[in-house]
Amino acid sequence: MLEITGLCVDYGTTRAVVGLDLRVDAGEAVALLGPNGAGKTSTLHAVSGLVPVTRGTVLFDGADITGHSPSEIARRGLVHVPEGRRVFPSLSVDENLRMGRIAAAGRKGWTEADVYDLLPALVPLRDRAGYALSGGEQQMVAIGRALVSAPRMLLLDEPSLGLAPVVVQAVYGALARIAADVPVLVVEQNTVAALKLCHRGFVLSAGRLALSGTADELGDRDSLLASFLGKRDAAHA
Ligand SMILES: Nc1ncnc2c1ncn2[C@@H]1O[C@H](COP(=O)(O)OP(=O)(O)OP(=O)(O)O)[C@@H](O)[C@H]1O
Repeated sequence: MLEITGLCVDYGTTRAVVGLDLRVDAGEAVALLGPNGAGKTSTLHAVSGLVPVTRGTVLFDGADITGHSPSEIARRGLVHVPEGRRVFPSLSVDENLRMGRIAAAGRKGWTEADVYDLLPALVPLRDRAGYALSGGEQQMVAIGRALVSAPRMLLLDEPSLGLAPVVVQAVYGALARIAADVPVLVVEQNTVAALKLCHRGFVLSAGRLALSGTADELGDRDSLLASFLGKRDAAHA
């Protein structure tokens, strides 16, 4: 469904992603892991049109979307939940959720009521402004807004970032229910949470694929650690 081939992302002389091949099939949840600066966010940004692709191609449902604008890509149903959530601070929770309809482009997605069913913690907060939400509440709003935009696939950037363990559990509980309906590609530093959710994972190190495998294979701490430390001889496909 999402097929990334030979992806390279450069920022001036910095090579952030170097020749990455990665695919996410319908019905799959896939993790993109790796240490700080490995190129995970740059990969998501390149897929959703937020940074230019230096080389390589991105196909979504067979269509070449390489270099397309972020709004065009979102309208195709490839929906990005960015790191830091980007909840509109002056809009209420309810208004933030409704903003998702803009990207839905007429596709039928979750209604706001569906989101409140999935994330009941948001119900008492529906009139509260974005700026007055905790990090976990903002993450739930960002995920809820993405659902209202009728995603055909979700790209999630570090949904656990800065959250207490109990909140990470709540967010990942919701993601597990979402992943039953929508394929996801999730970037995470929290490998335990991500590998519990995902069927397969890819580990980046210094912009290159260091390791890939099933969640069970990546649960092997030694090879995961070796790939985080940049020992590329740990790689297997
Ligand atoms: N806008 C930018 N301009 C210049 N260099 C950048 C920019 N964004 C990222 N980089 C560099 O590209 C490399 C990859 O960064 P990226 O944010 O993709 O990594 P990451 O794996 O997501 O890291 P983290 O887990 O810390 O968010 C790093 O060396 C980073 O410093």
